[in-house]
Amino acid sequence: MNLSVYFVTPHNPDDSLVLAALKGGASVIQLRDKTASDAVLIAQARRLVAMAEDFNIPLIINDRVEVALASGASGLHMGQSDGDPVAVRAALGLDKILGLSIENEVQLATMAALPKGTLDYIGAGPVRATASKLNHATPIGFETLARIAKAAPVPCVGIGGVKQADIATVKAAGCAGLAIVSAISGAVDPELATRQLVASWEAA
Ligand SMILES: Cc1ncc(COP(=O)(O)OP(=O)(O)O)c(N)n1
Ligand SMILES: Cc1ncsc1CCOP(=O)(O)O
Ligand SMILES: [Mg+2]
Repeated sequence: MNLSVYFVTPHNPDDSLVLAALKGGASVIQLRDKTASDAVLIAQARRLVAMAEDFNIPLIINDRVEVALASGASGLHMGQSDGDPVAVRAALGLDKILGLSIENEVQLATMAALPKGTLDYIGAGPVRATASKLNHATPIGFETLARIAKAAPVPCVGIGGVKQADIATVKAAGCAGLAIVSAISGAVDPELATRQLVASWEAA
């Protein structure tokens, strides 16, 4: 699985924003919307799953297992307060992608003790403070990110305030990629911003 440039949507995203990220070369898309009803999110997820399939890219749902299952999404991203990873894996089935947020090294140790095959990747952060997530945990910085990425039994993406200029640092930290909201969604040209992130990742 290519986690290199992992686009996490802002809330209530236009389909056209996801299309721009796909055209720019994003390797994973996560539909993250805390506000939409399940019904609205399932309808949008179905459209985006079809769109992402045209690019052969996985579309992952944030938080809601039922939405992931009902939409035919490729998987789910869960956080520390989104349930028990073993139970979520059982609900999702073995063929889906499952990612877990890790906010510190204590959580990493707990995660590392899970049965093999429970998780496909972790998202570690926030690396920096960010306005894209309310009440986020204390930022971990790049040194802790590197310790987590190097110790994790599954691939790790860095998330939270990560930008183009951080790509070499994130790659040197041992991450398999970076997960981004605003550096893509807030760009004047999200497709170009994604393309530049992909090019920088490949060059780093
Ligand atoms: C790739 C990735 N990593 C971390 C997160 C954060 O998930 P969580 O801690 O559950 O917070 P919310 O996204 O639900 O606000 C993520 N979404 N994606
Ligand atoms: C969902 C999430 N989880 C930790 S930080 C974050 C938001 C990252 O957004 P941005 O890339 O705009 O800082
Ligand atoms: Mg969550």
